[in-house]
Amino acid sequence: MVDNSMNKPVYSRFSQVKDAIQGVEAIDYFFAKEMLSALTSHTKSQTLTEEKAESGCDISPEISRQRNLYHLFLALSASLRAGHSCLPLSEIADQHWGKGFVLSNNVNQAKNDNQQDSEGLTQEHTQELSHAGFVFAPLTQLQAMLSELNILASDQQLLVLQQDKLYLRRYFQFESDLGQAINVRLLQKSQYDNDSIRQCIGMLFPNESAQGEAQDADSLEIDWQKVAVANAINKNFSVIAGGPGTGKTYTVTKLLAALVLLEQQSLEQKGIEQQRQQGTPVLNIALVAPTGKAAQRLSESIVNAISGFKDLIDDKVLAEIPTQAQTLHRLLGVLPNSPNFRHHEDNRLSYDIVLIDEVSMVDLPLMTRVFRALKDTAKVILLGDADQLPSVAAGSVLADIAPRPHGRFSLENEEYINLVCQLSPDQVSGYFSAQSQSITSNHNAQSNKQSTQASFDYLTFLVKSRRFDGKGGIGLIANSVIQGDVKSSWRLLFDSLPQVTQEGYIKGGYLQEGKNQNQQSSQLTLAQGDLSTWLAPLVKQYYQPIEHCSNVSDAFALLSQFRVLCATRQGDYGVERLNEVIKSYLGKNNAPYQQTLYHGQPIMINENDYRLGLYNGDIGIIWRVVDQEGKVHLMACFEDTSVESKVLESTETSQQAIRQILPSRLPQFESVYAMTIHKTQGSEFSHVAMVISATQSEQQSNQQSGSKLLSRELLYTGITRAKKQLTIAANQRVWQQGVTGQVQRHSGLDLDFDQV
Ligand SMILES: Nc1ncnc2c1ncn2[C@@H]1O[C@H](COP(=O)(O)OP(=O)(O)OP(=O)(O)O)[C@@H](O)[C@H]1O
Repeated sequence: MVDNSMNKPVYSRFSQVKDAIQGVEAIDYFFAKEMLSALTSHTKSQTLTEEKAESGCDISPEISRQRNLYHLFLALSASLRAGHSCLPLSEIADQHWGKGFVLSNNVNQAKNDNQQDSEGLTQEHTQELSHAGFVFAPLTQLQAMLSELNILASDQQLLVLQQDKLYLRRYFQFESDLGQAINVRLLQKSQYDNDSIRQCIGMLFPNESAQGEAQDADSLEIDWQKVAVANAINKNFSVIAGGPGTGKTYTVTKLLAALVLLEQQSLEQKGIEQQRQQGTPVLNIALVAPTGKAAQRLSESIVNAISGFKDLIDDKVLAEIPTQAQTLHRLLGVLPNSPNFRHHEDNRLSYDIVLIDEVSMVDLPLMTRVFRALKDTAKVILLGDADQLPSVAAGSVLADIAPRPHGRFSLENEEYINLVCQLSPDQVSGYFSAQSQSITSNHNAQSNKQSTQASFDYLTFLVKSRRFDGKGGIGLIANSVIQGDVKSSWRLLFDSLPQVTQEGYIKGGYLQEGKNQNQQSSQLTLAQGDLSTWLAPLVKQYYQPIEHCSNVSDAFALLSQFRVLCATRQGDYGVERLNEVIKSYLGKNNAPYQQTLYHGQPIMINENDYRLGLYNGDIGIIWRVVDQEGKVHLMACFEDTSVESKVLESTETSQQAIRQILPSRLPQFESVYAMTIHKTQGSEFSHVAMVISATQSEQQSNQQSGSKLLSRELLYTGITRAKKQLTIAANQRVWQQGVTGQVQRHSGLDLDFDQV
């Protein structure tokens, strides 16, 4: 119960808040308490004494004000935890915050429920604290209360109110620094002339219809890979966005080749090419990704792309493209036991070009730190899939800068693209006009005000997947999920049941080849019924052979074939239980809930250990190793591409170096037969089994608590981790809940879209 004492504006114990308001954590409670006392202690309370409490309740205006402020701070803290960078006051003004919904949940459905809830209560027009929660004051009053605090007055203050968005100063600073660093680059002009660029593009895309995207009817014959290269060459900031396998890495490798070639030509023209020391690259290029796994995949894709361009591009150019990607943390230089990095605004990196892959995973603070550490002239190229889940920590940088639908190019940029890509004058403009017409006529389209009004010259979307041809089940279901199409996505899934009885349950046979009638269901399988029916055969096929591999590199190769992905950690279908279930199928759960290690056990690190160079999300395998004295030890083995790592094993099947670490030295870890969808971002597997089921009681309790964990972005991210086979365990109700949910993150990243 809430403290109803009239002279106490806030709760006196965390348990009281928890009882009254949904989704609040202890950290929010303490944050709000501290903020209130820090910010109101030196504010004149008399200013509000004339004000009437709108509720007509017998509480003083000052107490009402403090309660509003207290709940604002509570909501701000909850918002940051949910990944928003700020709290828009319009989202909470006049709203009831109570037990029935989670105010700052970042899944959009919550807002609708929230509005419904609020209607009844705002009619009562009470600002009183009650056992049902709290009703915030109207927007103008909230703004007035915050202005009273003079929070904008000093750089020392912890809060910032920007328009109607309330920020912690730290996050405001991150957002404005990032916006400024991007805007500086948007204004920088290309140093290469259009003629040289046109020749270069002609060389890289010699046969449009055979090489590019010309066959794609949806893109009106435009080769968007070619446009992406042309578009990024003359800008110091660019984003190439696209779904899985749309050729982002393939395209960016051509882009890097183009930049190297143009730079070589430019040096030759200036007569200084000969003076260049042998081995010194013309451009200092960094390839970066947010996780070790993503960096490894980027390196592999670049190597593949380069080897495919041998006949097209001069060796002298290809030799200058780096093939070794690093993590963002390594780029910035981790300082042991410090939250800061070695490189920052006062100790900048010397790179001329920085390419960052998998940008959807990069949070606002880290992205800002990268820009702060770069020289102002460094060219930044971002790659990613804006439909995926946003970063775990605050911000939604990629979704903010690459919103769908694509806004159009400025006329100046269109002319430039037409010229250097040798397109007819109406090709690009025709495409954008057709797109905007289909957006206006499609009421379901997620209309983004910003994207329909501004020019997005720095942004190119790749639209055609090279991995999924659009007819295969994985590609189809990924598309229908991200479009929020419950009916067709469920039909695709339901049609993939191998054998169905009248009750809708399978009769088994998940892994039998040739059971399915068409191509889409041969990629896709709906798993319903008992776990042992469908999961046990998959465990037998993929996980059981791991411990029998002749070396740990082969074991890693096998482990990367398959993964069970869950929406949650807890619950009957959460990571923790499924890991135990899988161990029991493997006969390894003799001592459940104990950290008993065994040969062939896959593990995932759950916290960063900078000293050991192990990071949250790193995957290892416990492996039996014989030492020089012939003694057998269990060691934790990790794949590592870094030069500093100690190479302990290298086989012909994999060039990967393997690091061995004593299990007793490991930071917190757990088994990783099953992992959350969040943690798989940046990784891919041949076969994915995605479990988004929930028991009936879990569904009920989720509904009661207003938990909206499932979203189309979560499902899409899980689906697109699968390269060849996708098994989905779901029932219709949970599926519907997921496909209709949409992640929403509040932020205020401000780019000068029309300044290019
Ligand atoms: N224009 C093209 N012509 C021929 N092959 C292509 C073309 N574009 C891409 N590919 C091939 O398609 C595959 C996927 O390309 P790529 O790895 O660049 O996609 P991506 O968007 O980076 O994928 P991911 O989602 O894994 O990051 C690669 O094998 C690549 O060689």
